[in-house]
Amino acid sequence: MPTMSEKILGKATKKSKVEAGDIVISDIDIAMIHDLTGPLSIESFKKIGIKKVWNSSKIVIPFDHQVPADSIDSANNHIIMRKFVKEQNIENFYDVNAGVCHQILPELGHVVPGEVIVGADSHTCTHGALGAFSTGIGSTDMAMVLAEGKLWFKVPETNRFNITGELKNNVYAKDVILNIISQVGADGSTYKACEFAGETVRDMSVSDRMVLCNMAIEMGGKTGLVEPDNKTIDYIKNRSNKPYEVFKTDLDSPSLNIIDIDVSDLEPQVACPHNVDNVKTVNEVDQEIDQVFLGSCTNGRLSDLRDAAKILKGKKISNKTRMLVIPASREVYLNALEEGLIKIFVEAGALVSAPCCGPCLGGHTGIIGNDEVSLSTSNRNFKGRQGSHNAKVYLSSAAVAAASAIEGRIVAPEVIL
Ligand SMILES: CC(C)[C@H](C(=O)O)[C@@H](O)C(=O)O
Ligand code: SF4
Repeated sequence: MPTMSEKILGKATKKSKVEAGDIVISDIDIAMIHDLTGPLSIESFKKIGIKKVWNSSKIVIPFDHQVPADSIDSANNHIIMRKFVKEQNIENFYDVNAGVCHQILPELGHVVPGEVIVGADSHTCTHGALGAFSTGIGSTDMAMVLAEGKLWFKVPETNRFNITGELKNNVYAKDVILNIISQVGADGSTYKACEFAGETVRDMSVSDRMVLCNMAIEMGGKTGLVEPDNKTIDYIKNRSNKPYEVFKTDLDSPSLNIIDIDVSDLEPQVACPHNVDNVKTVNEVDQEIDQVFLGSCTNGRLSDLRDAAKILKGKKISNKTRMLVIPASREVYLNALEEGLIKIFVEAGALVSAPCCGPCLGGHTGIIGNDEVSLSTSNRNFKGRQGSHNAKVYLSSAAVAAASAIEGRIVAPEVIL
């Protein structure tokens, strides 16, 4: 009768049965800290007084939020982290040239089904797209994980979104998740495991499933999850040689709440300022834009770059707008180069930057100023998120972002294609 989360946490706690609401102490398979949260975790780890981390091969450290360093403070943070990597012989360290943590962890084979993964970053829920129980934790909790390889959890109940219907042309996983969040609200899945299931999800690529799971936290979710299938196994096949275990949810579980979502009539969506659940169809929005950002751990993957390039090919970005393209990882960047996508972006007038979080959280490249309006393929649009508190951030799919860059205002992809 258990859900996927109950089964995974049962295995990780070596208990025959765990149920939603139980407090358990779980073994951790992978712990991730990055350049922004890592220094705090390291400081707390040192205060505990333990000399060595619990397992130097299960800790993954990517630099992504402020890369290359954009200030003396971030350069100093990088120094703290590199020193820690050396002292502790951390095997999986990715310096400034690798990409966004939530893209490179699965891409480089650190994520397999059935694992318990924690990251000092709220979008760690992304990795549930491969059938892992994966969640964001605070830097001080992470210090205990670095020391002991264990963490306590309250086993969550599950909201299972049963998604059916064929998506129309130019409608993507991003539109699906924005629509779901608008239906349940930004707190509509608080502390729930958010499972994405149904025929629409079955037909989605692993990248698309990552988009859904990435934004589980934007409705308060403890984690996002998709049951592994052949696509999942294909994805990990050439990336990881770790053993894995596939867990699925028993539909008679008492801690399961099934929410049916029909997406056959869904139109391209846009989340409007200043909340992710303030969602309208693109056609309801009449808004000029100063900056378009194509990138982030939500929509900076190869499929997103392809969708945008299809629209931008042979076209020019409006002179009222600037566009930043930031591939989510080096692998995405290389593939985009080989496929000629980068050339299309540069010819259209976009700026292409090296893989990093970019303007997603307003801390690095491409910050927006007073009263400016950004259209972004990332996952958050609260006040000040991409720079000035007086700016506005809209969120959309890569296709809407590309079409809007050409028009200088928010439009549906049909306007261009
Ligand atoms: C910097 C980090 C703590 C943060 C997070 O946890 O999500 C960031 O990645 C974000 O997207 O806001
Ligand atoms: S891309 Fe944005 S949401 Fe993703 S980890 Fe970086 S800052 Fe956070």
